[in-house]
Amino acid sequence: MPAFSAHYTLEDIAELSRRDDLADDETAVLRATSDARSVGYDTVCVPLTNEKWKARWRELCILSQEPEESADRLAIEQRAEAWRSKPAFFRDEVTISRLEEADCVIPLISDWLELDASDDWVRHDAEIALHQELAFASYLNAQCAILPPPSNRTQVGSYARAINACLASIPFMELSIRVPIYDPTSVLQVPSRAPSPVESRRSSAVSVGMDETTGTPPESNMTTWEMWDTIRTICGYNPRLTLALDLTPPLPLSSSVLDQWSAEPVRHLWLPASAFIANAKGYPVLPKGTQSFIRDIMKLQPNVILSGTRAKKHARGGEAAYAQYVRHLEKTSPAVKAAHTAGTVENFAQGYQDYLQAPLQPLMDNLQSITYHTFEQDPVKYRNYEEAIFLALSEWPNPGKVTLCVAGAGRGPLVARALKAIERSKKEAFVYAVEKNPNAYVTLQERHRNEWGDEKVKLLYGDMRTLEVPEKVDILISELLGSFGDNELSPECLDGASRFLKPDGISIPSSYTAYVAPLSSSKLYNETRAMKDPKAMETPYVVMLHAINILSDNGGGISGTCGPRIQECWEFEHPRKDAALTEQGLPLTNSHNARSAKLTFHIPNAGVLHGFGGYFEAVLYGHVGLSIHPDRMAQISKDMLSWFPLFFPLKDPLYLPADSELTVSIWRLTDARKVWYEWYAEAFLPVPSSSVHSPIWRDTLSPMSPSADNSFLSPVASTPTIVTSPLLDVPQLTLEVPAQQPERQKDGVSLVKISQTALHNPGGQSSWIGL
Ligand SMILES: C[S@@+](CC[C@H](N)C(=O)[O-])C[C@H]1O[C@@H](n2cnc3c(N)ncnc32)[C@H](O)[C@@H]1O
Repeated sequence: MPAFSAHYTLEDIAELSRRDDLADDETAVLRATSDARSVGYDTVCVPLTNEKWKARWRELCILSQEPEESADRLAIEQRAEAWRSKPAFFRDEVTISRLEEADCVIPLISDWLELDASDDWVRHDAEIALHQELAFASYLNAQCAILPPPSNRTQVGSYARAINACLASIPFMELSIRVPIYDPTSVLQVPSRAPSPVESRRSSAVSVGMDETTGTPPESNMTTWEMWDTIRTICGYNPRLTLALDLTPPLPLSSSVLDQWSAEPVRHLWLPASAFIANAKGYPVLPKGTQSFIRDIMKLQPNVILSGTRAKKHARGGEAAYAQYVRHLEKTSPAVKAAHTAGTVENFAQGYQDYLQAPLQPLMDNLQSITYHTFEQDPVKYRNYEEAIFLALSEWPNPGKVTLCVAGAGRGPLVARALKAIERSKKEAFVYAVEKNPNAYVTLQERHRNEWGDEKVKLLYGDMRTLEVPEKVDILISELLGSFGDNELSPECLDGASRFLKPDGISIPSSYTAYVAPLSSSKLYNETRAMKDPKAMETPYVVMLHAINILSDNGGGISGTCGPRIQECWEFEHPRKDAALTEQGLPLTNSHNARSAKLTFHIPNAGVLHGFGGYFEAVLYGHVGLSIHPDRMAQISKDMLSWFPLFFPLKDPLYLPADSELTVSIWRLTDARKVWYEWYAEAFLPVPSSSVHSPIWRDTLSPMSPSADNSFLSPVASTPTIVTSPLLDVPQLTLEVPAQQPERQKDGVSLVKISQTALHNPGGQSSWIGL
C-alpha cells in the first residue's frame, strides 16, 4: 500500500498557529498532523525553515559579499564568518523543534537554497545551510528529507558534490531530490528548414520543451532525468539518495520518456492539486496520461505527497478526495491488481522483486525436496507438458507400443503427466523415469509403489549421460531448462540421453531459444555492487525483474540493422544431428554446444545501461511451448511461475545517448569441465559522414583536413608534422590522427563508437555452471 502525505506550506502552518482552539502543548505542526490523519493521510510534508531564516541567510550570504565598505557591512561579514564556522538556527527560524512533532513529518529543505547557483559564494553558503538543515532534521530523527531540485544544468556537478558531502556527513537519513518529471521551460529548437536525418537524430538528444502543435513535451525531453543521472552517478549510486518525482508539469502523452523513471528509486511522488481536473460532478480527477503514469509507477509503492489540497480548487470532495482518487488509481493498476491476484507470477513473486538469486544447478547439485515442491506449484508448465505429450502421442505415426522416457524426473510430476497424456490418447505406452538425485529417487520409488506400478513405469537411477537404458525410446521428455534456456546444461545432458532415443524418436522440448534485452535498473546495479566481491558483478543472477526499464525499441537505427527490443541470441534443437559421436554415442567434445551472438539494439531515449535481461522460449511439441519472453509469455504460457529472468550485470554502468545504437556481444563457451557466458557491449552514435567540415567533429575527432571525397572516414596514415607554436616559439610535434573507422555507414550517416564495457566473466571466472 502506498503511503500518503499532505503538504503544508508556511502559510498553512502560520494559519494553524493562529487558531485559538490549539491545546496548551499543541503546536501548529502537531495540529497539521492530526488534521491530515483525520482525512486519510499518513504524514505531513512541511518546510523545515521559515522566512526568518531565509532573511537571515540572505543577509549573511548576500550582504556580506556586497562590495560596499561600511561599519555595518563589516559587522555582517563577521556574523557571516561566525555562522560559517558554527552554523546554527534560532528557535523562531524553524517550523519544528520537538521529537514528537517530527514523528510524522517529512521535512522539506529550503527550496530557495541554490546549490547550483552560478555565483561561487551563493553556492558555498547554500551548501553550509544545507548541512545545517539536514543536521537539524537528523537531530529530530527525521528518516528522510526532501531536497530542492537542481535547476542549473551547468552547475549540476556542484549540486551533486554538495549532496554527496551531505550523504557522507549525515548518517542513515534518506535524501530525496525533488525532480520535475521533465523541464517545460527548456527552449524548443525550431529548425528554419527541414532537418536532415542526421540533424533530427542529433537534435533529438538536445531538443527539449513543448511541441508547439500538440502542446505536449517532445519524446526526447529528458533534461531532468539527465540531471538526476549526473547527480546519482556523482553520488556513486548511494542507496540513500532517492527521488521525489514532481508531477507538476503536465505529462506528455507518450509513455516512452516516462518509462525511464520506473528504473529509478522513486520514493515519493509530488502531486499538486493543480494537476487535477474536475470531473462532471466537480470531484478532482487526473488527466488520462497522468492516470496511466501513476498506475504504472505504483508498482514502486511510492509515498504520494499531495500539495495544495486545502486551497479548494475543486468544487466537491474536499481534501480527502485527492488521496481517495489516487488510492483508487492504485487499486486499478494492472501491476498492483496482478500482485493481489492468486495464481499470477506477480502474486507468486511477492518479496522476490529485484532480489538476486544464484541460478540453480540441478546437474552439479542435488535439489532439495522443498525446491521441487515450489516448482510443482506451477499449474501452467505441467499443463503444457501434458498437452505436448498428448499431441505427440496422438500424432505418433507408428503402430504398437510407444516408449517414453522422462529424463530428470525429479519427484515425478512429469511422469504423472505423461501417464495422464497416455490415458487421454488411448495409446499403449510405457514410461522410463531417469533421475540422478539419490534423494529425489526415494520419492520416485514411493510414488512408483503407491501410484504407478511396474506395468506402466520403470525407474532408473543414474546420470542420463552414462546410464544404460534397457531399450531405445520413442519420446524423450525432459525439463532441464534454465531462465536462459540452456543455462542449466540441458544441451549437454540431452546429448548424453540421445543415445537411447530411436533414430526417428522425438524430444520434448524440441527446441529452446535464448533472448536478451538491454536494461536500466539502479536497484539491480546497487544490489550487485552490494555483494562486495568483484566477481559478483560478472555473475548472471535469477531475478524477478521489477524496477527496470528496457532501453531498446523495435527497430530504427541508421542502416536498418537494429533488431527488435528483445533479441534472439541462439537456439538449441533436439534431437541433435550435428555432433560427432564416439562409439558409445557420446559427442567427442562439447564444442558443438558453444554459441555466440552479436546483436544491435536501437536506443531511442538517453538512458544508463546496467545489464541485460536474459529470457527463454521453448517449443515443447507443435504449437505448445513455454515462454518468459516479456512480449510473448502472455500468449504462450500465461501465469507460468517456474522461471524468473536471468540478469547479466555490468561492472560499470554505460551511458547511452538518445538515438544511439548498442551492440551486444555474448558467448556461450565451454571446456571439458564447465560452460559459461561472457558478454560485453559497445555504444555508437550516428554522425554525418561529411561532418569533417564541422568544427565540432574536426576538433574532437580528427584534426586533419578532409580527404578528397570530403569524408573524414577514409583512413589516413598518421603523418608526423613539425609546427612552431607562436606562444612557445619551439617546434612542436603533432600527429595527424586517422579518422575513426565507423561501425556502419549509410545515406551520409556513419556510426561512430562512443563507449564500451569491459569483457565480463572471461574464462568463466565467476561461473557456477559445472559439468
Ligand atoms: C529442473 S528439475 C525438473 C524435475 C521434474 N522433471 C519437474 O519438472 O518438476 C531437473 C531434474 O533433472 C535432474 N537431472 C539433471 N541432470 C541430470 C542428469 N544428467 N541425469 C539425470 N538426472 C538429471 C535433476 O536432479 C532434477 O531432478
